[in-house]
Amino acid sequence: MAAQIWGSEKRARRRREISAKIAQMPELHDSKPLPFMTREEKIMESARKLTILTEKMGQIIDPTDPAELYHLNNEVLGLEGNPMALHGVMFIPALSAQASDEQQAKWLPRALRREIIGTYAQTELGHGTNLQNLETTATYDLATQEFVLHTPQITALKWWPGNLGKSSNYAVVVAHMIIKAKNYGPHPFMVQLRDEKTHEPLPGITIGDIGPKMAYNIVDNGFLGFNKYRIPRTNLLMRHTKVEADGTYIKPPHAKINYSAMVHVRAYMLTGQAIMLASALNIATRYSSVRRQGQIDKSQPEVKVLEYQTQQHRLFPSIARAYAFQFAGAETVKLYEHVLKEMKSGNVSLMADLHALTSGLKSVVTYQTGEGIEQARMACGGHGYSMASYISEIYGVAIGGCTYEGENMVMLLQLARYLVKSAALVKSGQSSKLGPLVAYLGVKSEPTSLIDRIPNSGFTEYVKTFQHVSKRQTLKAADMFFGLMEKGEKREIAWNKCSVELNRASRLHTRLFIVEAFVRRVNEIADIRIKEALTDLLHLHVNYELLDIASYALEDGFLSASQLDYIRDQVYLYLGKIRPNAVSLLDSWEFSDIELRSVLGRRDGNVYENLFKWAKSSPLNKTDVLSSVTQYLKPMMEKARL
Ligand SMILES: CCCCC/C=C\C/C=C\C/C=C\CC/C=C/C(=O)SCCNC(=O)CCNC(=O)[C@H](O)C(C)(C)COP(=O)(O)OP(=O)(O)OC[C@H]1O[C@@H](n2cnc3c(N)ncnc32)[C@H](O)[C@@H]1OP(=O)(O)O
Ligand SMILES: Cc1cc2nc3c(=O)[nH]c(=O)nc-3n(C[C@H](O)[C@H](O)[C@H](O)COP(=O)(O)OP(=O)(O)OC[C@H]3O[C@@H](n4cnc5c(N)ncnc54)[C@H](O)[C@@H]3O)c2cc1C
Repeated sequence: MAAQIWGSEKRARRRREISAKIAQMPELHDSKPLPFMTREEKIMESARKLTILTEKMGQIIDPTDPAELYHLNNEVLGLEGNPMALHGVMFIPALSAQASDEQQAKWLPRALRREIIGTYAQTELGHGTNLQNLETTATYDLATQEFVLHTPQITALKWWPGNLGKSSNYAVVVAHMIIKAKNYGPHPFMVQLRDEKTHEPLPGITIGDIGPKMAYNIVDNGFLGFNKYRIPRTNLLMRHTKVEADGTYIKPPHAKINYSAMVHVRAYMLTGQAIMLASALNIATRYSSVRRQGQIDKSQPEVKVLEYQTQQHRLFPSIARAYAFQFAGAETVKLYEHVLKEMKSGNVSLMADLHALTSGLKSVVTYQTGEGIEQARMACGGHGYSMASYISEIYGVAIGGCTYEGENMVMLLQLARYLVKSAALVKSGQSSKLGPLVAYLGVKSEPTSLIDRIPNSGFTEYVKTFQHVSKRQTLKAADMFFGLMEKGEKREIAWNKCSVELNRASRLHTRLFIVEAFVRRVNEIADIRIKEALTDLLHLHVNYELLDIASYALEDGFLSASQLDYIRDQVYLYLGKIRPNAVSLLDSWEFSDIELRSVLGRRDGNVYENLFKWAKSSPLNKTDVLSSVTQYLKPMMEKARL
């Protein structure tokens, strides 16, 4: 199963080998539980481990393999981030995709050797979503052949970029490029922020940390202002766009090609989210098979809480989602790598499809991951609320994904633009022009679902039902939009008035893609036992998801009330079937105790003893009487007694 999850037997084996090596290297372990550290201590601890890793990485992993790097990162540095998180996630990808060969030769080897630390600085205090209204400017000075970066007002301060505040000395900065008074829109520039020897901010740069966040606090998300700060013309990233010495602008082959670093993260973060969801579920499911509370049959001893159907219903559909996200994420990464290769050689024809797909996926996957992790926390009762479970940190980090790389509603609306264009093709009889991801929009569907009528139909009838609801909602939302315009409404106003319906279409389309990716993967599996276990999970997935969106299929009679009862019964049937495999389905992800950082989720199940040990190690328990008591509470009580 681990081979299915991680892509191949070799990958699964390598992960095990890496975890085993790390287990033998105490210098790479947290020196004490992260929840007991202050933010400064955590940042220091992370930097300590990061530098050891830089020295010893070659002994542990193949540093050129991103999957091995990612695993090493999760084990040693953990999900709260590290001082170089953005360096790998966005700075290097931005340079790789957007810098010319010459620029790459100059900067990439230095970045890869970690001679310099970089980040991606785009969002500002006043604008994150609407890139056209970013306010930082890069004005070309023809006389000196330099760009002058400037922050005209407080809202133009860069705000949020990870590791910008304290760790990075370089950044890819996105600024509006102005040449001879003409604004060419946002473009990426390579900018040195700090002196390479002293790490002091360079003159003209104002920089710092934006303060503590809900989670992810090892990362120093930062602010950055420029006061007429000059950089050479050749620091504009020039793979696709060029500015010649005389100010001549050579436009890129696609208007949005400079957005590729965002698409990179949107594609890669899906499996990251799957991992976080599976981690939280691993903790909750293990704990649920240790925790005994109450009886189902009063004549019997107390049961493991995992025996309760409500507990299974809370956890198992999310286990199915974690697998579904991992499989859909793996497909998306493959597609992304393909499109990136094409883009580098000038073929930009697949960019719109990739953008639409990743926009929908990042929104649905992050939202459902958040839901699943929060349910996992509640499934652990009181102990889930303790930082000893570590679920709250996983939750905080995961839901950051609902916001970063494009706020979810906004990204769903990006997919909706693509769906509406596709609907227009269907309506004008040009269905043959639909891309493969939306081809179903042009296919006539049956009048009713045959879900409970064709035995052994595999998942075909389910897929057809998802296709039906997605198609119907897309055409309905598009009709609403076109109808408003026909009535004379301006395009943007009409769009806003339909946007809830449009986003519903985007979610349904994306959920269909996720179901299909899961079906595709299960169909490929040769090993009978693995196929059987995953088929059960897939049954739960399709039935649970369909129940969740049933209103769309009920309202036009595609599904009947009796079919809904059938689907519900299937959910209960598969909850029971999955129960014996539940812990194994999560243990198969092979998270080590070091990586999980959870007292509740320990592999050995020795929860209570370790919870007590953990509590005793709380800094508050270093003394029996706190100074807050001697200074304030004790005098208060004494005064009251007089
Ligand atoms: C290697 C391992 C990696 C592992 C990673 C795993 C896990 C990650 C873990 C942690 C992550 C750590 C840190 C997170 C770091 C976070 C970083 C950031 O958040 S960076 C900032 C991100 N910001 C955004 O995402 C901003 C969102 N806004 C936008 O994207 C755009 O403004 C928006 C909304 C798309 C609109 O753009 P705009 O230029 O104004 O568009 P127009 O209205 O002019 O045009 C829209 C048309 O453009 C098409 N479009 C838009 N984007 C793209 C694209 N990327 N590709 C192709 N086409 C695009 C769009 O479809 C419209 O086309 P039509 O007009 O409909 O034809
Ligand atoms: C943990 C974290 C890490 C980050 N890291 C980085 C980084 O490394 N580099 C970087 O540059 N940035 C980073 N960001 C910033 C992030 O990319 C932005 O916060 C994000 O893109 C959302 O933009 P915003 O904050 O402007 O939200 P807003 O756009 O202000 O969103 C507020 C509300 O307005 C709604 N809204 C906005 N526009 C529309 C619209 N057109 N239609 C409908 N609704 C709309 C949204 O749906 C939302 O409900 C990070 C953010 C976080 C939380």
